[in-house]
Amino acid sequence: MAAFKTLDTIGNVSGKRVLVRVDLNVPVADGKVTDATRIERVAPTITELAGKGAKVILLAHFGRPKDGPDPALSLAPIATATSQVIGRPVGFAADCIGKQAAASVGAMKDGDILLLENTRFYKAEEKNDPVFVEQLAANGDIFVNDAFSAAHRAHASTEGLAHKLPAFAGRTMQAELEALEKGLGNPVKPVVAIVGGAKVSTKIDLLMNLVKKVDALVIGGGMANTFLAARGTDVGKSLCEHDLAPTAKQIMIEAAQSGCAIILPSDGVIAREFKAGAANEVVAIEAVPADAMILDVGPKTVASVNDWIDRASTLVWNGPLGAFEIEPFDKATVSAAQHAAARTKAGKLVSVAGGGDTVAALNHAGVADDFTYVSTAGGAFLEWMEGKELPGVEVLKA
Ligand SMILES: Nc1ncnc2c1ncn2[C@@H]1O[C@H](COP(=O)(O)OP(=O)(O)O)[C@@H](O)[C@H]1O
Ligand SMILES: O=C(OP(=O)(O)O)[C@H](O)COP(=O)(O)O
Repeated sequence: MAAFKTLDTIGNVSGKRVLVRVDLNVPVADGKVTDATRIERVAPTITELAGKGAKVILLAHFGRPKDGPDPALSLAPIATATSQVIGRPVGFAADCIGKQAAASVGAMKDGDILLLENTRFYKAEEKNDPVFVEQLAANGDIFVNDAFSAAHRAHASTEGLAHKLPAFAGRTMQAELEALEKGLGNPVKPVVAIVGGAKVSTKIDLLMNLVKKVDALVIGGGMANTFLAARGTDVGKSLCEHDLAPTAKQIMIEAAQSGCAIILPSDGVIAREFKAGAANEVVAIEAVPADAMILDVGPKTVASVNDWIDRASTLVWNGPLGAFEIEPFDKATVSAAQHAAARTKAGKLVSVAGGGDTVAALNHAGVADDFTYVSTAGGAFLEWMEGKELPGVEVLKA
């Protein structure tokens, strides 16, 4: 981390307005945060700056709003959750730029903490629009980026601001990069990756390079369905991005050329409703009915996944194997997580897992503390693993 500007070199922040980019894109159910890991990880940066008398102004996104402000994706409830984690008040401004933001920032006292509304309520955020960067920068004197898990995005609040204001890496950004370098900088082979989850379109391209770096790629969750469909297996009503079949095919060709084994589910747990306790059954993957969804990988697949974990010296994992939030579709994820944790505890495996929902899944399985390292990042972690430069990190280099 010597090449990065960290909080150690930030100087006197007392009375300064410090814009802190955090990742508060946390799992929420029925309006409640179900896993606060990302909030807990950024807490040290927030309390350190506030403790030094800074006015700490938090910038964050939540979900992927399509057309401007969406009340369902407001950060207001997350301000309350952040306050509970930090143990001190966190104010909230209903806009991240303009008069409302300026008025809330103007009313802050030294040491106060304020969360601004979802930056993605403006399309200009994702476009890294210079005018929007100026509008954000108007409320700050210094920029601190503590959102490693959003550092693969070249957005206004993750990249643009760092060009506009004196910029520093927060404590979590620093810790994530150090821990990933330590755990995976020179991974012991065989390296096995497990990739699952639901963000198929934003993660599938990463797999093209990942197959060149790992010895085996186990694909589960929603991601697997796109690969299954690409090879001609009918996945019924499962989450599947059929238009990405050519990409999936290309990845399988690339993997064969690179000597990377691709492991797809051989069976699945199917249901007709996406809800806890939905009637379900295990079927061979070739026998998914047209009106059913695969919500978890089946027991034969779990045995195979655990076997690949046994063969690995290093495990890299992003994305749950099934819809783990709704029982009983958590079984495969829990089994694989517990298996990897036991191998890690026995000193036989270096296990690094990451992603907002993956962390929640490991917590649900009760094994997050038994992994070698758990990153808050999913996509960013995979891109780091690929060897890609992350825009939000590059811009912090001294
Ligand atoms: N077979 C499946 N069908 C539908 N959703 C799934 C399936 N498998 C996993 N998921 C969903 O994937 C989501 C997590 O995906 P993702 O956001 O890519 O992971 P992370 O946040 O760890 O990077 C979870 O909400 C989970 O319910
Ligand atoms: O949750 C996140 O990433 P992850 O699902 O890869 O862990 C980050 O907040 C980035 O969100 P994005 O993938 O909508 O840009």
